[in-house]
Amino acid sequence: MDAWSRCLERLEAELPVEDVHTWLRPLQASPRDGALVLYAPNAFVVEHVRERYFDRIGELVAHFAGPCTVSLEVGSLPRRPAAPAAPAASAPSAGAPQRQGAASEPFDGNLDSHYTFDNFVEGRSNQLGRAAAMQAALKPGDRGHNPLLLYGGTGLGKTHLMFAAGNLMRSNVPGTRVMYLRSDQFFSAMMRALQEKNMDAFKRQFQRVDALLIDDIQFFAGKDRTQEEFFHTFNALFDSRQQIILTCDRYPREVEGLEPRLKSRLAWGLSVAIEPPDFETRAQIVLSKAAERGARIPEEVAFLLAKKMRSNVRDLEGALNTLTARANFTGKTITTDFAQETLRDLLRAQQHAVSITNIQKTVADYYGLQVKDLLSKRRTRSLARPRQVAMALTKELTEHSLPEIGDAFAGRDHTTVLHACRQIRKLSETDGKLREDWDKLIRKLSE
Ligand SMILES: Nc1ncnc2c1ncn2[C@@H]1O[C@H](COP(=O)(O)OP(=O)(O)OP(=O)(O)O)[C@@H](O)[C@H]1O
Repeated sequence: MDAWSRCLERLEAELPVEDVHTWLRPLQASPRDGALVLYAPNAFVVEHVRERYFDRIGELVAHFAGPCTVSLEVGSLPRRPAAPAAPAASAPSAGAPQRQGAASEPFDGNLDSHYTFDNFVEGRSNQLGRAAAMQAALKPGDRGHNPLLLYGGTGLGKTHLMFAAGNLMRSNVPGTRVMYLRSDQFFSAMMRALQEKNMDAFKRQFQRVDALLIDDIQFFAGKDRTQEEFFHTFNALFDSRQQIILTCDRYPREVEGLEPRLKSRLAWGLSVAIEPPDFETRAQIVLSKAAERGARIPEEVAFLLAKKMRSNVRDLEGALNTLTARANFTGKTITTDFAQETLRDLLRAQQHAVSITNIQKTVADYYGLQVKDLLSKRRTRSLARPRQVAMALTKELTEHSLPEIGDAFAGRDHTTVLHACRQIRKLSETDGKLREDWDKLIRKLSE
């Protein structure tokens, strides 16, 4: 057991369990330049831990690890488990993420059992991805979805779905060997094997799996040797009908530095985009995550978070964590006022991120227009639709009222803005291209 785990164990014995759960368990420890760095999810936690527990942590770390500087900062380790036990893999370090499994059990330890289809909230943005992951889990190796590639922006649930598929495979057929690796872990295990001249054993471990899950393959870009090894691994698995599930932060053809032959292999199976969730899905995710944590969150608060935090579910979850931690700590009930107050800076930052001018410029660029075209009185269809999209986006992404939005669009009446919002909403139910434009623009504006 590493020094930080021992330290936590001791603190658990000394402090109320709630305190440890809320403030200390979320810290992630990693050695750096001879010091132990504790990463906290946000500044609020840093402040609280520093004030209350830091001295005691210092004493305990010194006790278990000998003299050592401990520092505390906002940040995080890679969220997922360390590389499985490649023959050349080393034992877990003190900095390994909490969810790490036993290094000697590559097929048991590296899949996070928490993430399932049951706790994945379905919405328009991820419906296809969810269905595809479910199919891959129910019929692994089937050519229609092998490989399955889930792609899309950060924090949108790709890894969650990947874990869910792996977990379902294992619960359906106990003993199924599912191996999950982040791409950088594949890379490091391969480098170690190369250094130790152990490539045969490196390759052999993949032959024994029923399904291989590789996360964030954009990381392979520009790494020729890794791509070559992955390419061979891929072919061997594919030929023997083992299921491959991959994620990427964009459509692989758009990733520069990925070899054409690999791109073409990836296109053999099924590729599905995961888009940012819409408002209703975001609100549902907040409620569902709160229920998982046993926290009582009124719907208005879920709506507030969903309205303000649009681009990334991980950030949404971070805001919820801050809120529940603060409520636990202060003993206060979570109300809209409490949420506004606690998350004031965060919400303001989100707010500032999008201005009307920014939206107008982004929409104009997207459709190859000038902002002055959007503001003009001309009503040709090629201008009217982008203009309506821009108005509807402004309503969705800012706090401005309909009259204010009308003013910003060259003094139009608020009923025109309302009509635009309704029109876009209605059309996006049936018009796939418009829906795609909308999702892309939301993503651009939320970056
Ligand atoms: N639809 C959803 N329902 C429930 N939880 C979700 C949903 N979408 C995302 N999440 C949660 O958001 C967090 C981030 O998701 P995940 O790590 O799967 O994102 P990702 O798309 O793999 O991001 P990255 O590309 O940065 O690795 C996880 O805690 C996940 O459970």
